[in-house]
Amino acid sequence: MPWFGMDIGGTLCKLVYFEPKDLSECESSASEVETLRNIRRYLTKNSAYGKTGHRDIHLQMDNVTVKGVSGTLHFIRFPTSEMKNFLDLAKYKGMAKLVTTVCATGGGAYKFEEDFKREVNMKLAKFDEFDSLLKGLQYIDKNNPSECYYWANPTEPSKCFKVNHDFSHPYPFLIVNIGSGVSVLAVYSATNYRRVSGTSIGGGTFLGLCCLLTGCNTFEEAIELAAEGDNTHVDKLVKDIYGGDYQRFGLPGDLVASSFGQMNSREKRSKVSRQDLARATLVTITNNIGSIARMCATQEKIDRVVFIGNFLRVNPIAMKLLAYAMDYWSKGTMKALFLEHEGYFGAVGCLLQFHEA
Ligand SMILES: Nc1ncnc2c1ncn2[C@@H]1O[C@H](COP(=O)(O)OP(=O)(O)O)[C@@H](O)[C@H]1O
Ligand SMILES: CC(C)(COP(=O)(O)O)[C@@H](O)C(=O)NCCC(=O)O
Repeated sequence: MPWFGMDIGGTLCKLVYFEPKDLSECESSASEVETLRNIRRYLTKNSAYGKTGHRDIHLQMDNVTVKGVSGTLHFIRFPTSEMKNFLDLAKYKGMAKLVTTVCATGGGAYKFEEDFKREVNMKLAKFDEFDSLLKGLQYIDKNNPSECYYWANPTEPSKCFKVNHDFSHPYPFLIVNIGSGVSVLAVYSATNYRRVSGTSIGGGTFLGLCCLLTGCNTFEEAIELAAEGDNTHVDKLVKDIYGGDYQRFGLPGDLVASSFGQMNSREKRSKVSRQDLARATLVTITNNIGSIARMCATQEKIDRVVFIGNFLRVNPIAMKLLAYAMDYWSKGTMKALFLEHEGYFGAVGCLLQFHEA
């Protein structure tokens, strides 16, 4: 121990488990090895834990090395609101009997520190969430040749596809982390970065507004609704105002002029569907994040913008919108990049930092 890294965010807790090929290589006490074997069996034989825990098997990384030990990285997530149940389960699985430390980052590493100590006798080794994020990102990109990609032809659904991107010489780049809220970091080297901006209008806002407007209950449901909706029934477009393009300032008629701008009309409201409202919410939040990202990139004179965070999970609509918006509004000078392990970099990074210390 500890082979766990946790990123306890505002919405989701991301748990990364490093499974050494040979457990006995890393542990001294026989009883510890036995408990760890049981925990390993439970984690690696299942892909769902209770009603809300999931292992993202498609993201699993085999044959990686942490502190000279080779093994497999497993990626698990559950809602942060389920932390009490997680601690109960950890206690039930014998974690409280191990004198141990777990690496943790994210706001919850501070918020739940006392609960870990009291419930499972675990000490949290806390690491900053952005240091961890960058550390994890560099490690995962180095170990996964197909980690980084961009979307080619984002506006033409039939011609739109993912293209692998070589991110081995990344600096400088901008990170836009879309979690519950959004943080924007300008990264100049492996250790030199600044948090240049942020917005409270993020993934949590999308989910919260979608639940309010459509009565849906999960992120997956919100995304499914959005995929079937049409935001132009909800938003006011430039052509709804100008009758066509606003040519003088290069604003195309199909551009959203006013998000939700049609919803002041009782008649329009009566015709709009849940799907349309979900789509308009997704487009509103995504475009706003895209604008902030572009302004930050311009300010910092950076042309590569990497979008991460679980808002992008199962969310190709948002990724393609961001890809299109970055390209269109920067006249092709800025590129939107994406990473396969979206929301897991912080959890991996805190584990790595612990083993470096
Ligand atoms: N299964 C899910 N449950 C809740 N939110 C999800 C889920 N999958 C994706 N999301 C989206 O991801 C956001 C959280 O992203 P994440 O990067 O984990 O941030 P945080 O660290 O703040 O929890 C949510 O606000 C929501 O938009
Ligand atoms: C406070 C946070 C760093 C927490 O990270 P998260 O759990 O949202 O990933 C983030 O929500 C954030 O940067 N919010 C935006 C705050 C602002 O700049 O307005």
